[in-house]
Amino acid sequence: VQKDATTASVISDAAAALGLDPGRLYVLAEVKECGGEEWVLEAGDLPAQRFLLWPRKAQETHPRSLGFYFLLQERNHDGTIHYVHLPPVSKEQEAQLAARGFLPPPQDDFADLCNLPALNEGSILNNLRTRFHKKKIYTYAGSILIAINPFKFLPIYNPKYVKMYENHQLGKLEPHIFAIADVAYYAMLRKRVNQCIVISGESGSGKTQSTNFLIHCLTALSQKGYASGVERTILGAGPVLEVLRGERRRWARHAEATPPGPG
Ligand SMILES: Nc1ncnc2c1ncn2[C@@H]1O[C@H](COP(=O)(O)OP(=O)(O)OP(=O)(O)O)[C@@H](O)[C@H]1O
Repeated sequence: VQKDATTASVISDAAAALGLDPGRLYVLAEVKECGGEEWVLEAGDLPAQRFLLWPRKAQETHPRSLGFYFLLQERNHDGTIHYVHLPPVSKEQEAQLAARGFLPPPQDDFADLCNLPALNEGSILNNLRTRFHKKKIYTYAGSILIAINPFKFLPIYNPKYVKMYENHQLGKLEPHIFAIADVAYYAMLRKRVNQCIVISGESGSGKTQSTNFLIHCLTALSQKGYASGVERTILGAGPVLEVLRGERRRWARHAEATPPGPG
């Protein structure tokens, strides 16, 4: 591409070289960051001059994985993007394309269910199972945290983890119960409004344990855990709540078993 070649001439040269139908509308877009926005060039823009503004490394090697490339796109005649439906590729072709940087590397588990390529019961359960087998018991569904009871101790609750998740945007790090505690704690400080974390699950799923982890993290964040014994006091209320819950359950069972009397 010559220094003074306009976008229009680059498009027509590229279309001719690639044997594209000259009757169709093409645009040239500049991508400056991996996954970044595509900037559609005007017909009179000079692509070579834009290229000179890229970082030196991008000018020399411009691996697609780093971003910084031009994209020739076919458009519909009204200017909207023309989507081409490619034939499905085999697993092998997919791996080859990923190795060459044309496709993102295949991912076998997703930290957020919202990112699943296909969303259905099977794919959700599969994803949770795959993660569970990798000792990743937490998964997000947007801002909701799903926890699967590992029924064994995992070394992911020490103070290092409290620090790691402190004041972090949800979703930036691997899903964790401390991330939820942290979001609630900082939202409370920022908005000066009480926060509420709803924990739901069937019996034995780990609600009490999750509550304990939340309290542990919250007291550590407020740095009052040791000084005032807050954590001990709150956790000490747990058995009382358990007794009350047990009573309530017994009462509900009794109510179910007793046929309603007259009136
Ligand atoms: N994240 C976890 N890591 C290790 N063990 C866990 C975890 N979550 C739960 N457990 C274990 O699973 C068992 C049941 O958990 P827990 O008592 O919290 O369930 P629950 O949902 O409160 O049950 P219930 O509704 O019957 O009171 C406990 O022995 C607990 O130690």
